[in-house]
Amino acid sequence: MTTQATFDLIFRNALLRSSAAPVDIGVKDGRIAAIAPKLACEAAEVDVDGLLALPGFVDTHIHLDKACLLGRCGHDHGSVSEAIRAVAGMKKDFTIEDVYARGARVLEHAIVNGTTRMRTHVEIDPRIGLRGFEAVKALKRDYAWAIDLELCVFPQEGLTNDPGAEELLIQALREGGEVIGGCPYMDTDPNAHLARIFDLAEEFDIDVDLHLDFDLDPSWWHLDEVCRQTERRSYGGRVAIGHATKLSALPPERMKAATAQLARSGVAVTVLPATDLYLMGREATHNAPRGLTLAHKLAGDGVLCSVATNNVLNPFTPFGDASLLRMANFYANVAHASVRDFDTCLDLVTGLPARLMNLADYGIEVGNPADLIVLDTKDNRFAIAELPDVLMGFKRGRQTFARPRPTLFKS
Ligand SMILES: Nc1ccnc(=O)[nH]1
Repeated sequence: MTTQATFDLIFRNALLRSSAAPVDIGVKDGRIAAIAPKLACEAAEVDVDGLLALPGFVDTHIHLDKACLLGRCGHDHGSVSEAIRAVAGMKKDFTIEDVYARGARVLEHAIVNGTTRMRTHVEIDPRIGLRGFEAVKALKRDYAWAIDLELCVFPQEGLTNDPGAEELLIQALREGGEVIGGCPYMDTDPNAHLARIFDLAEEFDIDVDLHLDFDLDPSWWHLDEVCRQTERRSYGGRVAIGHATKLSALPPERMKAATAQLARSGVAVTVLPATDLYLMGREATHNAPRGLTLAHKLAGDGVLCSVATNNVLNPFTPFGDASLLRMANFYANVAHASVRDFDTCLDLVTGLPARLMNLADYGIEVGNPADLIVLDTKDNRFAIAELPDVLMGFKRGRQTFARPRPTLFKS
C-alpha cells in the first residue's frame, strides 16, 4: 500500500520576516500546507539555509506597453507632457509583436528580481487601438508560470476629448480588462472624465487605479473629486491614485486634512519615485523641488500606499530593471526614511500593494499559493538597506529562476 506524501516539496530553514528563527515550509499541490520547525518529509527539498524568504514583490503600477523605447526617441525630454507627447507620436507604429517583445524583456527582469504579482497599466486610445492590450494579454498568458499579471486599461490621452477612446476602452473591458484607470489631467473636462471612469468601474464591477496628477501646484487638484466619487459610490478600498505629486507640495495643515480625507474615503496612493524624481522640478535652476509624496508617512497615518516602478527605459524614466527591492531602497534614500521606517519601506513593495490590489491569497501563510522568493541575507530587518540578491523564486511551488551566489577568489 502506498501512502500519500504529506508534501510535494519542503523549503528547509527559511527565515520569515516575522519569525525569530528559520522554519520549514511544506508545499502540497502548489499551496503552502504547513509552516513549522523540522517538518518530516520524504519529498523534494530546497535548502534555504536560514536566508530570508518573502512571498515576492507586488508591483501595482508599471507600463509594459511603452517600456524599452530608448534609442527610438529623442533623449532630451524634461517634463511629463513632453514624455507623453513623445510616446503619443510613436505608438501609432507599435505592433503587437513589438509591444510583446519590449514587455517580455521587462517582465523577465521583474521575475528574476523577485516580483510575483503585477498590475500593468495599458494605454487604450485610437492611436494604439487594442494592439497594446492584445500584446499584454498574451504576456499575461505566456508568463503566468512566473507572475500573475493584472491588466488595468486606461485612456492616457484623455476620454471626453479623444473621440473613439471610450468605445475602445469598453471593448477592452469586455475582452479581459480587469481594472480601469484614468488620467483626468489630460482631459479638457477632468470631472466628466472621472465620472465616466467610475460609471464604467461600477458597470463592470472592477477597481479603479488613476494617474492623478503630475505637478507641484496644490492650488487646484482632482483629489477631492476622486474621494467624492469614491464615497458616493461606496467604492472605498477599490480606488488607487498614482503619482499624487501635489501631495508633496502641501503645507503640514493641508497635508493632515488630505491624509484624513484619503484614509476616510478608502483611496490608496501609489508613489512612483523613479518617474516623479526624473520629471519633476527640472525647470528649477537650483534647490530643485523633487515632487515625491512620502508614502511611508502616509501609510503610518492610515492611508493604504504602495511604491511601484511605473516606467522603464523610456522618456518618462530612462532607467530601470523592474526591481522593486531597488526601488524601495531608492525611495527610502530620497524620502528621508529613517532606519525605523525600513520595515514600512519593505511593506510598501510587498503586503501593502497586495492589499491595494485586493489580493486575498498573498503571503507566506498556510492555504496560500506557494509563491516565494529567497534573498541573500540572514537578517530579516534590513533587506531594504542591504539590497541582497534575489537568489531564487517559486510560483505555486514550481521554481521559476535561480541566480548563483557570487564567488570570491581570495588570494
Ligand atoms: N500620465 C503618465 C504620467 C506618468 N507616467 C506615465 O506613464 N503616464
